[in-house]
Amino acid sequence: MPGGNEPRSYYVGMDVGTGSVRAALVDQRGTLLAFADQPINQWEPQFNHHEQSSEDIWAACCVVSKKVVQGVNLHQIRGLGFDATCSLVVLDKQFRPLPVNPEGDSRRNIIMWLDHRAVSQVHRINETKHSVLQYVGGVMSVEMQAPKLLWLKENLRETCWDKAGHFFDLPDFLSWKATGVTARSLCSLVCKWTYSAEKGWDDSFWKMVGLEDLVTDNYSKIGNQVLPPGASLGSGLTPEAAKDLGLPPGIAVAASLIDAHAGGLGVIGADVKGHGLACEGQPVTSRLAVICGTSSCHMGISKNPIFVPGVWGPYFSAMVPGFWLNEGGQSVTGKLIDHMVQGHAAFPELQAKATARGQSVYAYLNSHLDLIKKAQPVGFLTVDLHVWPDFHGNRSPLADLTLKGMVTGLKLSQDLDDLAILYLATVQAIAFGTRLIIEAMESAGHSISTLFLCGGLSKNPLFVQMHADITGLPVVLSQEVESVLVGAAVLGACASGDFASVQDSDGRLLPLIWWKVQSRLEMASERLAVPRTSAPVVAAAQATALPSSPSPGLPSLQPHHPSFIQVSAFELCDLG
Ligand SMILES: Nc1ncnc2c1ncn2[C@@H]1O[C@H](COP(=O)(O)OP(=O)(O)O)[C@@H](O)[C@H]1O
Ligand SMILES: O=C(CO)[C@H](O)[C@H](O)COP(=O)(O)O
Repeated sequence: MPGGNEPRSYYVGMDVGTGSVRAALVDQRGTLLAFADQPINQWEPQFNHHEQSSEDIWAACCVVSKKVVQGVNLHQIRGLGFDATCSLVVLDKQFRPLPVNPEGDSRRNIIMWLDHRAVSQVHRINETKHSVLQYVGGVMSVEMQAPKLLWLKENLRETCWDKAGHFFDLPDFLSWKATGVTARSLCSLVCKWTYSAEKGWDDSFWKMVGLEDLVTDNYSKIGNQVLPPGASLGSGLTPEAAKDLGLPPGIAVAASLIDAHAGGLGVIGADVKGHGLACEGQPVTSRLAVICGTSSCHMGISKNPIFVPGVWGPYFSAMVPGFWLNEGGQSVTGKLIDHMVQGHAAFPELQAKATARGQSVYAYLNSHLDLIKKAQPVGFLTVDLHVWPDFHGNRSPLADLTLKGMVTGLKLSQDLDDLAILYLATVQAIAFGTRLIIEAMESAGHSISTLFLCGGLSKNPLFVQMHADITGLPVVLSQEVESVLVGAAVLGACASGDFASVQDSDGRLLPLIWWKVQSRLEMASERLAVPRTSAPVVAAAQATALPSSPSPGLPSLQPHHPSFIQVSAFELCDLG
């Protein structure tokens, strides 16, 4: 492992979320030196149809990559890793974008992960009760790839299905675009495509659901070469991709991870010694990583497979090698908060006041709640207003895409106080959803004592505090707020050969080894710098008592004493 006085090596991590592409430059000690982001386009041509463009996403990758390596000696860049949302990218036999819409707009060649067009297809797939469904929580989600493929075959046969040469999960599209290698990551195929790490593809599933043509082709269109995340691809970065990204040709490029899995890898093994947390000294299987962005993903690992009804998995080696993964999820969380806030009559007033104060609307709302709560705990502000958060169906644990959202307790007034309270009730409802997922995982055999949050929503202190209050579990945040990007950079570091794998021989995860030796944080440029805490912060435990259950079907809560802890740095952690 490099270190000490050796010349610096750099790795580039690239994270493609739903709303933007982010890149980071990380050195061999795990220090995040530069960060850049760039928004990406989304189209919603019909209700429940969500599309993107692979060319637009690649162009955004090129912008952020060039920004983070500005001023750096390119010869010291040794590896590149990608993570991304699991949207479906469609290319023709010459690798050109193919339209996934009846309008024939070939810019829009991605069916996004949150697209719910394939409802009839997923019902029929679930009616087969095929044994592969056991490994996705018992019920396949409309957000997975098989129903979307069937939709394309049944609805766009001539314009798309017959012409298609390659169906990629977005993380695998990116690694192909960078290297020309069509090998898929074990992570994406296992989690979204029914591939088994132990048994490979199951021909009988694809034949039973009406996609036998994929089998006849020996899976060449969806992947017949599968590599573990972090494995080096082909001859590395092609000259063409190198020119696009502003990186040196030939540097190592890794097999990718899904975004939630990169975040999970980045945070799950943190050493929290000294904070008196229940998980100190317990195996890593007592932790739940929650990656909260547009959606929230709840990643729990185990040594043996655990079958949790309505929770995806168990997936072998899909996040931490050698461990089984269960992935709970809420399809819209950040998107739901934005929807509720932006759709409210008082939003223009909120925006004007937040801008005048130089704050984000969330920071403004949080301080407004502090003002109006007076002496009572903030949670009591929603005694009469409750939200059911399944505006886009329920991913886990109810696994019911037909569910809808609900608000009860509305009044005729629509002022800023009402908006702030609705925002709070939405955040609480999302936290109750996390609690339901944890309860389902525990009923099936998981034992979870601590939450590790990352993603855009973890920058919102109210969201973090409500998760601690409502689950009754302590929440740990890493000092490095861009934990998902650290996970992506880990992949590049592994592919470069500088580190043998994402784990060392004792099973310790690379981010932990990095942070053990990290002594200080540096920034390449103030302009690109990500704000972070400069010192460890251990917030006082807040005994925020909550009103009774805000949503039908949820148990009522007793007051409890949760804690919210921010650790300063990661250290070595025994995964055993
Ligand atoms: N500084 C912030 N404070 C509060 N909430 C934030 C902040 N930044 C982002 N968010 C929330 O996080 C969500 C986006 O998270 P992000 O991880 O960027 O999403 P994605 O990976 O899906 O593109 C937004 O919908 C917003 O609600
Ligand atoms: O299904 C997924 C992970 O398994 C999606 O990639 C995820 O839910 C979307 O991620 P984000 O909210 O970060 O955009």
